[in-house]
Parts: sequence; C-alpha cells; structure tokens
Amino acid sequence: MCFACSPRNPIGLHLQFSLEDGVCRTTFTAGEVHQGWNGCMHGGLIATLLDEVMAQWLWLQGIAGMTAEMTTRFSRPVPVGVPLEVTARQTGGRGRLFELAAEIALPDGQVPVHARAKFLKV
Ligand SMILES: CCCCCCCCCCCCCC(=O)SCCNC(=O)CCNC(=O)[C@H](O)C(C)(C)COP(=O)(O)OP(=O)(O)OC[C@H]1O[C@@H](n2cnc3c(N)ncnc32)[C@H](O)[C@@H]1OP(=O)(O)O
Repeated sequence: MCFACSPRNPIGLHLQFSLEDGVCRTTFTAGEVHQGWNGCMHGGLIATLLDEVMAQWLWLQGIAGMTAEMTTRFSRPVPVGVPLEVTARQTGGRGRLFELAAEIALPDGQVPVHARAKFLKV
C-alpha cells in the first residue's frame, strides 16, 4: 500500500499521475499535517513528491524502477495551502539505468525545489 499513491492508504498522499508528451505530472496541496514548520511543507515530504513523480514516469510506461540515487535542491520554502504542480521527465540513461529530473511549481510559476535522480529497473 504505497504511501504516495495508494487510494487505500489511510495516511497516504493519494497522488494521481498522468503521462503526456514525455512529462509525468501530479498535483498536491499540502495541509497543516504536512508542515515542517508553520506554513511550510516538510522537506521529507517534498522529496517524497519528487521521488514518486519520477518513479511514476517509469511505472506508467510499464517499467518498475527503484531510486538508486537522488539529489534535491531546496531553493525556497514550499508553502502549505496552495496547489503544487509536480512534474518529471527523463534526462538520460542507458541499459537498466534511467536518469530523471523533477520539479515542483507554484501557481505563479516559481520553482522552489527541483531534484535529479537515478533509477534502476528491477
Ligand atoms: C522487488 C520490488 C519490486 C519493486 C517494484 C517497484 C515499483 C515502483 C516503486 C517506486 C517507489 C518509489 C521509488 C522509491 O522510493 S524506491 C525506495 C528507495 N530505494 C531503494 O530502496 C533502493 C535500494 N537499493 C536497491 O534495492 C539496489 O541498490 C538497486 C535495486 C537500486 C540496484 O541494485 P541491483 O542489484 O539491481 O543493481 P546493482 O547494484 O548490481 O547495479 C547495477 C548497475 O547499476 C549501477 N548503479 C547502481 N547504482 C547506481 C547509481 N546510483 N549511479 C550510477 N550507477 C549505479 C551499478 O554500478 C551497476 O553497473 P554495472 O556494474 O553493471 O556497470
């Protein structure tokens, strides 16, 4: 029962994903229960959104991949209570290794956080 995407996980994020033109996409609005400190989303949960959208870029194409490496750049705090657009795309790879990038965009287009990761097909 995936914490990020299972509709049955009672404490999960219940994310839903689409894949179009090589971009995987989801939206999420953090609430008070997702805060790290007042008004700002917890960094671990931000990383969860980014990790999952990249994993789903693979999964929606029938590829089961696990995160082997991930770096996250937290440039600005992510506010709670606003709809976030989370996207991922492929940047490279060879064989079982997939290199992906993901970002979170605010409604005004600012990108407070982005990530790069390597996934291995399992
Ligand atoms: C069983 C479960 C089913 C899962 C379904 C998934 C559904 C989706 C779930 C999504 C959930 C959301 C996502 C999550 O949160 S996934 C949860 C977080 N991630 C994990 O728990 C992963 C833990 N790690 C592992 O299980 C293994 O290490 C994996 C599976 C990743 C690889 O172990 P495996 O034994 O398979 O491979 P290998 O070690 O022989 O390496 C093979 C080759 O790759 C090269 N290499 C390795 N790492 C790196 C690197 N960082 N940069 C560059 N290269 C790298 C390596 O040098 C070698 O190259 P070569 O020597 O052949 O040239």
